Amino acid sequence: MIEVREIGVVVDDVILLAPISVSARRGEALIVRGRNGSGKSTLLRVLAGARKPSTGEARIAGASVLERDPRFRRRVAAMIGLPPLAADLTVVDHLMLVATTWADDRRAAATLAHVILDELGLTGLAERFPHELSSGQTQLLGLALVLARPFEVLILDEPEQRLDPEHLATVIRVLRARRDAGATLVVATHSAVLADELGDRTLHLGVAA
Ligand SMILES: Nc1ncnc2c1ncn2[C@@H]1O[C@H](COP(=O)(O)OP(=O)(O)OP(=O)(O)O)[C@@H](O)[C@H]1O
Repeated sequence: MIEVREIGVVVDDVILLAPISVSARRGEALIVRGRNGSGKSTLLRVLAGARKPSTGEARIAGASVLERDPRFRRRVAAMIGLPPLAADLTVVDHLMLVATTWADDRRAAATLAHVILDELGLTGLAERFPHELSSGQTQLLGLALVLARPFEVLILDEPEQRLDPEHLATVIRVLRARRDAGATLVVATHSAVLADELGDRTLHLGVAA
């Protein structure tokens, strides 16, 4: 599903990502590990089509990750940092905004939104505004939003951020279900627990510069 061939990123002679090659199949979770500054987020941005590599090529389902066609963009979802949130929309409003954008009808979107809120333990917070959430709850909302849209490839940068062990276990369970349903996951993480419990294969990045 994912083919990365000698992808490297250099900006003004600074190496953000030394050239690497890796692949991941359908229904497989690729864990990306490495020290701070080793290029994990940079690699994920390239895979998400958010940064053009200086060298090499990355393809998803045979197409360049830079492809802009909506049918392709439907396949690739990414959470790299927290998404922007609207101050006057509640948690469930945010979920509905994303879900109705992609779903065939409003009823299907509402069902999906509530299933995801339930999976992540956010149902009790559905009517809260963003400023009424803790940092961990905001992280869960970010994850809920990326799960509320379709994807075949899900790219996550340190999804464990801000989460206590119980909520991390919940997130691992939810991600494992997506992987087992056939999604390809690419997850950068500093969490050994997440890497051990979710990963099928691991890419270790060395410090680029
Ligand atoms: N726009 C930029 N210009 C120059 N250097 C950059 C730029 N963005 C990132 N870097 C550098 O690129 C390297 C890789 O950064 P990246 O964010 O990909 O690392 P990371 O492995 O995700 O780190 P962390 O574990 O801290 O999140 C770092 O050394 C960083 O300082």
